[in-house]
Amino acid sequence: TGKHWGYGKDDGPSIWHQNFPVAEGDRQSPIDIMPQQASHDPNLGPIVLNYDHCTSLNICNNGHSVVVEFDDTDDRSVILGGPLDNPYRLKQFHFHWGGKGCHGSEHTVEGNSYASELHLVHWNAVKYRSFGEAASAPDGLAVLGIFLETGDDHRWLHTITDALYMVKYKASVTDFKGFNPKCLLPSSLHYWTYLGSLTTPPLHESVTWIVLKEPIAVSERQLGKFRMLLFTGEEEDQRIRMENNFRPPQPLKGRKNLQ
Ligand SMILES: NS(=O)(=O)c1c2ccccc2cc2ccccc12
Ligand SMILES: [Zn+2]
Repeated sequence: TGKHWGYGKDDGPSIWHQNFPVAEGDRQSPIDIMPQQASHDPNLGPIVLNYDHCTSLNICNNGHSVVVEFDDTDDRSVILGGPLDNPYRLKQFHFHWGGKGCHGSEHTVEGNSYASELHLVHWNAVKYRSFGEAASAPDGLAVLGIFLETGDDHRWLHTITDALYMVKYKASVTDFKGFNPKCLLPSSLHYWTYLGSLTTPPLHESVTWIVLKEPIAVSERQLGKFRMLLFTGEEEDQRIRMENNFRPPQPLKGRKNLQ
């Protein structure tokens, strides 16, 4: 009996606090990143992505985004280093995007948003026995955020966009094996990091955010394919295009983002 929520006028981010009061908490995400205000922490090392043996399983439309899920039964694909005290296992990645020509990223940089944002979701399997348990612990999750800007075609994104027609409707899922998200990384792993939350209900304040400074380029044509997805299920009369599935930046409430 999960409470209904969405990105529309009547069920969108401005009313989430009614069913999820933590929406007005002290470490909510996303935020507007101000690089000048970010304090440099010399103890912060580079992040390391050990994705070489990662195993993608399927791609699904969960009614809020398109999600690629991974086998997280062992430490075959982990993120470590940077602000993290343990390796965190890759569980899934998904995207947020806008409408035609307008912006769709969740984090912004000095008030500027990007066309889209990719989130790679990881959980702390050293301290917690399941993803669900980690998802509500303050150091349970680590999400790597990558900005997408419009430019040339992305050489490898077609592997994902070619599969989107198979998951057009909410709750549709299809096999999606052999995809390694390393091909979606920019050339630099320089990052900002801060303590935040899920950007979707239940908005648990359990995420260490690691946002890469360098965006990747994707074409308007490739982004357009995400907009053929629907928020609605095959059996519903209404067909609502999946777009603008992003939460706007939330108050910093005294947080410093580090770099
Ligand atoms: N935008 S998000 O990364 O906060 C997010 C999750 C974050 C942590 C754990 C699970 C999450 C599941 C999501 C599902 C759809 C969209 C964002 C999601
Ligand atoms: Zn996300």
